Amino acid sequence: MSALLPTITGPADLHKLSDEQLQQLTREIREELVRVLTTRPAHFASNLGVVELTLALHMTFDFSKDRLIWDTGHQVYPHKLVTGRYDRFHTIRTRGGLMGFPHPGESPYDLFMTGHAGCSVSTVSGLKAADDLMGNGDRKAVAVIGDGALPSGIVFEALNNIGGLNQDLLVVLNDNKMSICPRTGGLGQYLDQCRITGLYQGGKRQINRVLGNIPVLGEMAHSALEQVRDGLKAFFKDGMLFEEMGFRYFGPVDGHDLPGLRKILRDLKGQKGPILLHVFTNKGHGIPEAAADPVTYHTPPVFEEMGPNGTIKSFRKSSAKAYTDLISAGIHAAMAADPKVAVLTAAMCQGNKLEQVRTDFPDRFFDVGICESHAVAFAAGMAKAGMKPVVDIYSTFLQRSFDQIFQEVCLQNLPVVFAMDRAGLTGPEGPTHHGTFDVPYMRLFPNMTAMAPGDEADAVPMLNFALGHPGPIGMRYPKTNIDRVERSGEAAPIELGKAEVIDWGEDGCFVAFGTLLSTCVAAAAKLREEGLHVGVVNARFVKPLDRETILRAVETLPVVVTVEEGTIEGGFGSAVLEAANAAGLDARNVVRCGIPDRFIEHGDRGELLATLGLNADGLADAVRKHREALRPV
Ligand SMILES: Cc1ncc(C[n+]2csc(CCOP(=O)(O)OP(=O)(O)O)c2C)c(N)n1
Ligand SMILES: CC(=O)[C@@H](O)[C@H](O)COP(=O)(O)O
Ligand SMILES: [Mg+2]
Repeated sequence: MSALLPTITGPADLHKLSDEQLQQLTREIREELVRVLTTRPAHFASNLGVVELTLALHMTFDFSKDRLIWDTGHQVYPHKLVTGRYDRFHTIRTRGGLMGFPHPGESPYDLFMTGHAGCSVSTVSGLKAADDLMGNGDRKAVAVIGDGALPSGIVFEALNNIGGLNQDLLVVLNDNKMSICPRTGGLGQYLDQCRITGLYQGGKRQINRVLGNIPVLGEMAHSALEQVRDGLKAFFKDGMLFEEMGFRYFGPVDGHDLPGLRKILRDLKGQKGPILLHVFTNKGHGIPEAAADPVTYHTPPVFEEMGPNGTIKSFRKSSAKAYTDLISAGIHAAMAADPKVAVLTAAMCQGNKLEQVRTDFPDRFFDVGICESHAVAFAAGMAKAGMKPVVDIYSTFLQRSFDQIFQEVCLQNLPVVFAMDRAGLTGPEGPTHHGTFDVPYMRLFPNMTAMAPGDEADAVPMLNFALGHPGPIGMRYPKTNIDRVERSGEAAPIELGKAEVIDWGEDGCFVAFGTLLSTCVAAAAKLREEGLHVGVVNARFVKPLDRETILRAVETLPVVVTVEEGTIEGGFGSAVLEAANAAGLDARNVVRCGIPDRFIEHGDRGELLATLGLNADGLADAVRKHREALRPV
């Protein structure tokens, strides 16, 4: 059979295919997903699970005018493949190539650039409200949200609002019983109860059929039957939660039955009011290895070896240790030593490498789901009651908790530890996931202490320091393998607000906040070859800043280059400038190197750092350029 996928230039082409050809297309889409994974890591199991749903949606609606938002956006690969991006699909998640999430710059079928979970229902509701007001009420509006994203508080804010507005809008709940890890919490249990018995489904169908024949029924009989149906619904908890909020609940339906999906979507398309369609899918559907282990296959490593018929035999192995490994092992050791230490993750147990902690300390491990605001307020409660909670969280997702960091933690001055993983450029994920804004927002609030380890030697001692600290404290570390900077002796112990001088040079100084420390050492080595002795300071703290050491550098050295893997707007370099200004110093010798005030695209982390001048060559150049600018003409 000839390949169909290359012939799909847009959703309209799907209508040219027979049922049999559509089935072939589902297989080809899955093969294409496998092909990508033989070259680079990418989101996999979630995409395998929505192939049929994607086709059914695009064949029912016309999303060149109707509105479609995929929640989170990590499952849009099939959507990309059928909306005219097949020919560029092999570039996905590479610099300059397709993004791994929706991207309005790529296609009019992607309305929002997303990557954070939970906002689809709100944005679709907003789109619908505006379309209605602007005379475009014929546009349909659809949000597709997973069961992992569903518990986010904002989803319920949206459902509540929509129920009140009685908007004509469809929410498709893609229920695969999984977040990245198995989903947690009461809502998941509720969804399980919606897996109704065939008996009830049959009974409901019968009653609906009779109710559909209204003219032949007397009014009392009609109302009695309605009550029976609603009673059954309540007894089986058939979507009652959503019904109570003003939605009409349909399903559950099989999300891999393409003809069935098309039929129900066609039926629902013309209906009025808010509708929730509950769809069951299997995460990893179509690739047995992925379906059997959807956690590993959420974003698996590259497939090294393929078996017969496209089966997956092995992954590319890496023995390198990442900062995440160090910190999760440090958390494990701290929990073993002190029964007051607890850890919280917001649905990132796998990414934070907390599986061993979950196994060994189930009572003190809390996966709160994709509910970052709740996680921080919950940690505040624990700290108030005397525990030592560690909020283990990606920097980018902690943004969701800004107000809880302010009110519940800092305002109360509670000892909550923030282990901020993926701080800095996260690489192929791109702008939604780069952790580049935490330094400004962590140094903002009174009582907060903000740190970053310079290298491996700092990481666990810094975590232990945080656990002994009496107030709110955060440490940021990147998505990269560990490295260790050479020192003349042992690493200096971690002391509040104390930097570590690695080397003091008379021609200038790099002051690094975090893990570009080793890059600074490499840059200093390059300059040394040119006869310049530029020192390196491991700042460790941005708040409180080591004023004594850093201002001595500003006061006495010809150039001080601050280096950070975060935004320079209000970041570490800004803190140095503010301190210099407050001390009455002329700080024109301070050069700030960091991430400029724009969103950084996706790509390999090293490649991105190089383009931003945050590699050894770029940093050495920053020193050279400053010296050049000072040279008398
Ligand atoms: C605010 C936020 N927190 C955490 C994540 C990380 N994350 C991405 S996908 C995902 C699981 C989502 O589960 P679900 O919505 O059910 O989608 P599935 O992968 O099962 O299809 C998580 C936790 C995120 N993207 N956004
Ligand atoms: C979609 C999402 O938010 C996660 O799957 C994220 O992409 C994982 O990133 P890591 O691979 O760094 O854990
Ligand atoms: Mg799910």
